[in-house]
Amino acid sequence: MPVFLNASAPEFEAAFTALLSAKREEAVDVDDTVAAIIADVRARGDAAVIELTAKFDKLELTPDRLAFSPAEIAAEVAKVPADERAALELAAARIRAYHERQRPADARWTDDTGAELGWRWGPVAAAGLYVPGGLASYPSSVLMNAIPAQVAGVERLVICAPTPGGVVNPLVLLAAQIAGVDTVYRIGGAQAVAAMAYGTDTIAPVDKITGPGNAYVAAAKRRVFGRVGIDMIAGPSEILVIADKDNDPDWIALDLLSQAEHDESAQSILITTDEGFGRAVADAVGKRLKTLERRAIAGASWRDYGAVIVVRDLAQAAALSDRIAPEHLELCVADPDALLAQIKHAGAVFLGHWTPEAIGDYIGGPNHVLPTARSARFSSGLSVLDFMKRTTLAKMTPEALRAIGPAAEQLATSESLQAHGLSVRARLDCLNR
Ligand SMILES: NC(=O)c1ccc[n+]([C@@H]2O[C@H](COP(=O)([O-])OP(=O)(O)OC[C@H]3O[C@@H](n4cnc5c(N)ncnc54)[C@H](O)[C@@H]3O)[C@@H](O)[C@H]2O)c1
Ligand SMILES: N[C@H](CO)Cc1c[nH]c[nH+]1
Ligand SMILES: [Zn+2]
Repeated sequence: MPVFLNASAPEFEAAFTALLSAKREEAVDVDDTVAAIIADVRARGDAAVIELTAKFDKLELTPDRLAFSPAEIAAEVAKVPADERAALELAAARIRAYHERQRPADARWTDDTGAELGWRWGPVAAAGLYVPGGLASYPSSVLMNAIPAQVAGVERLVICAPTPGGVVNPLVLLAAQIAGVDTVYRIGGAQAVAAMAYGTDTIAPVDKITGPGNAYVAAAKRRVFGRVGIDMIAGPSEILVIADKDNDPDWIALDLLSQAEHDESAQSILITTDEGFGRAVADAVGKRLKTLERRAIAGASWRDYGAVIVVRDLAQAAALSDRIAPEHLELCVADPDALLAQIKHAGAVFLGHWTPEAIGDYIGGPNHVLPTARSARFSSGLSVLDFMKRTTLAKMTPEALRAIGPAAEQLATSESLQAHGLSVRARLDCLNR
């Protein structure tokens, strides 16, 4: 059973704080392991990547087999049944249509001094897309990573996706083909992140690493940040469902389990205004766990990190939700838009009874690579902007320099940065001659 809390009880605050601070992916041993892996890959390159892949993924590779060959990709892709291909193509089209709307606009204007100002957007040159593959394989994450990168105009895209025991999901390679990425490395974990950040003899370094992964991947992305850009911390999955009593407990139970089945470190929480409904959902989860294929993973996640919280009203639910800042938030209430208006922090919101979170995982259109571990307080889901940079532009005319240059000179003096001031003064003097 997960924890069952009543938000009006005196002991609630302590229990809720403990729930929020549960160290699902920040254990010191994970970070220590990751630090050692990154150092090893930096020092020994391909040899380290190959040894670590043998150790963690039970797969023996050689430098020339780190990437799938075109012939291997063609052979795997040929195995995909037509209905699976059609579903993937529909998903790709919907994800592309959604992300095309995110293309940002350049801007340029002249202010009242005559100065031309603005900004220009441009893509990063090379991006490394992490596609998880330890406990499950994620063709959908190929599309969610690669399509926004392509819409942004990134020139070089590579994918890293582990294949434990050498077992390949052909749909991962088909998704890469549909998205137009032809370099797919069969490596994962911190070693893949390190290889993409620092480069090896075989793997050229990239400028930005995106994509979800387990605690080791998330810790590795944190550590390589600065050497490369990263999108966000997109670690073990989370769902928070806010539901009133007018829901089918089994639907809500399945929604909670849909994220619990990703990882033992995943977290599923129900907040409800009705205690009886909360107990019915907990019972339904128990029943479903008896038959779910991934019951070992989902059961451990629900037992260790799951929670049912009973609140007095939806306003209290919204306030608690903001403190959780969940990756996914389902609003299964009569007026979800009214409740949405009270929500400030969530990676992705799913409105109403007919929007199970799984729609967002696969086919809705919005990205499923989303901030976890409360980082939705300051991060957003993966988007076209994550693959772009904004360069600011400024162009002075003599008149503009005359108007604002003296203030720059003044500020340079205040900061005791003489050359700064002189660089402006030299031009002003020229204008005054
Ligand atoms: N937040 C998001 O947007 C999002 C999206 C999809 C999936 N996810 C999450 O991604 C994760 C996928 O995890 P996964 O495990 O299936 O695949 P993964 O590819 O993230 O991790 C597998 C790799 O972890 C490394 N690893 C495993 N145990 C290790 C150990 N003891 N020491 C060092 N390295 C180790 C191995 O190198 C292995 O290749 C899940 O937590 C899921 O919830 C998150
Ligand atoms: N729920 C995951 C994000 O936390 C994404 C996903 C992919 N496939 C299934 N689910
Ligand atoms: Zn999911």
